[in-house]
Amino acid sequence: MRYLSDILEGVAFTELQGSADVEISAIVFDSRQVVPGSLFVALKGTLVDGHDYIEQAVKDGAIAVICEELPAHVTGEVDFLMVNNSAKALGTLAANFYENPSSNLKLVGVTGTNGKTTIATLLYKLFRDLGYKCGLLSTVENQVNGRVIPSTHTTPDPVALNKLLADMVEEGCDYCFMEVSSHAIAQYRIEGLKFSGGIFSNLTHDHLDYHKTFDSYLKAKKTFFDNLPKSAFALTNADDKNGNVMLQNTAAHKKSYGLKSMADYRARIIENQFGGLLLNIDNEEVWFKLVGTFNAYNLLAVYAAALLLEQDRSKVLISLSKLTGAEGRFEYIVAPNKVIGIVDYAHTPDAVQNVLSTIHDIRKGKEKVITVIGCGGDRDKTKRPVMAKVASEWSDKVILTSDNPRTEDPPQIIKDMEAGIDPAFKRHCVSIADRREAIKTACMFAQPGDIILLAGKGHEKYQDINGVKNHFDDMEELLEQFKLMS
Ligand SMILES: CC(=O)N[C@H]1[C@@H](OP(=O)(O)OP(=O)(O)OC[C@H]2O[C@@H](n3ccc(=O)[nH]c3=O)[C@H](O)[C@@H]2O)O[C@H](CO)[C@@H](O)[C@@H]1O[C@H](C)C(=O)N[C@@H](C)C(=O)N[C@H](CCC(=O)O)C(=O)O
Ligand SMILES: Nc1ncnc2c1ncn2[C@@H]1O[C@H](COP(=O)(O)OP(=O)(O)OP(=O)(O)O)[C@@H](O)[C@H]1O
Ligand SMILES: N[C@H](CCC[C@H](N)C(=O)O)C(=O)O
Ligand SMILES: [Mg+2]
Repeated sequence: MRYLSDILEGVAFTELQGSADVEISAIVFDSRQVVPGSLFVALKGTLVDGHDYIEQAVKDGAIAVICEELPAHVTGEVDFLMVNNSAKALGTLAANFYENPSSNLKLVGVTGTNGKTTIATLLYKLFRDLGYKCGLLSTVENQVNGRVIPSTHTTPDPVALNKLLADMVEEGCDYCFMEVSSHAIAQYRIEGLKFSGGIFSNLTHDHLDYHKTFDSYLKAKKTFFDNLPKSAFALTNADDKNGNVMLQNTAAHKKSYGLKSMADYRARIIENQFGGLLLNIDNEEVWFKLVGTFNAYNLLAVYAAALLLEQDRSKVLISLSKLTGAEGRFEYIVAPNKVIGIVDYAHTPDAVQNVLSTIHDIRKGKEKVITVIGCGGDRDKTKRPVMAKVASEWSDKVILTSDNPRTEDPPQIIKDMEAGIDPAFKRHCVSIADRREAIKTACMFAQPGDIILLAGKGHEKYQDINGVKNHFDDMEELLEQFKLMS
């Protein structure tokens, strides 16, 4: 139990009604989660305004409220704290409530359009292998030194986030590696956290439904670096067009990595094949298990961050060379008849292009590439035609299908995708809304040696249709079909 007055440090409030001398049992920002003794934080959302639920929250037992506007009438003895930005206040309050766990860990955040999960997961695996106790916050799962806690978001809400960090401190963790999504930055989910380092992977098209323009998407990512403390490192991708922009206004220690440009940490690809990558990394040749140019960037970012965290260079390289990537990222299996199936989480135009160009680079001859791909419903519509265009131009056959239609009509999402395909490539594209049927068809088309790419769902174990998450697993489907091939 904490007193409201104990958790106000750093909260810029404009008015306090009450004494703040009340015991808080929990911090809640959804009235439906209120328990007696809660502090209710009213947030203005994209669908509704949390301020409209203050009265309900108080009825259900909230004893203090943080808000931007006072409600017209509320009955009951409640403390009110007025702030200019409730979401920002929530971050600080949550950190204070859990006794600022990020100050008792070395916390490293990874941001960028693609590669966050891969980089954060590799860092987590690497530092555990080097003998440290660690935590991980990622799209696939959260982990407290080996204990798995399912994740609901790429970056959890501030209360869940600080609770997880507090669990890590309790377990004696030295490090936490976390993904920092652009939504999380814009919604102040990371407010009040103390970072030891920040890593930027790349910036390409995604989430324009939420950020509206590429420029405001870029600004959201940059804010993360703008707010890093002087004691932290800020590591950027020198080969990305916006890599240097990210570090323009940071107080942190600036460092860079790159395969092409001048950078503090450099690598060169010597071999890139299904078996893995041979890199010349800071003048040493090392084989890694991960595949593809994009993973050369991820590995280099991890290597650089580990050195910035003062780890021994050769121990880092030995350990990194043994590691596999994150679940559902370029995972492949081979059928008895030698058809290769790859499950990958590519869900942006750039990721689709990267994964397909990697397949082209590493295939041995003229094996055909068959891509099964869909686009998420209730998400950025403008990436749909571009993803389909890229898939059609880089594959011998494309099956357009569904990927979490959510509340949208699957055939309509597919139509949005079809609109991006050049007439010259239409011939080798078919549309099958049922993802299971689409995968089955791809397997029927495939000849020995051909490569099937199932894009977009990666580790996901569901298909979200109208708010219901029906069990669906691309790898499971592929294994099922491959059993039938001989
Ligand atoms: C677009 C978006 O980010 N939405 C998030 C946002 O919801 P919202 O603003 O729409 O909330 P709202 O429904 O309008 O409600 C406003 C407020 O009123 C409250 N409320 C609402 C109803 C009620 O009865 N009582 C009540 O108190 C709500 O709890 C909320 O505090 O705030 C909610 C609470 O924090 C989040 O759960 C929700 O995430 C939704 C589920 C989501 O899908 N987010 C995705 C897009 C997301 O965040 N993705 C990123 C990264 C993706 C990537 O990896 O590339 C992530 O970090 O996972
Ligand atoms: N460094 C990279 N550059 C470009 N594409 C990448 C990179 N790393 C991975 N990818 C591609 O992007 C997909 C998603 O990778 P990953 O899950 O690591 O990214 P993420 O940033 O965590 O995505 P999300 O925004 O969904 O959390 C991979 O399956 C792969 O196709
Ligand atoms: N974290 C990303 C993942 C998208 C994955 C894809 N399977 C989809 O549902 O669109 C998002 O929420 O935009
Ligand atoms: Mg991720």
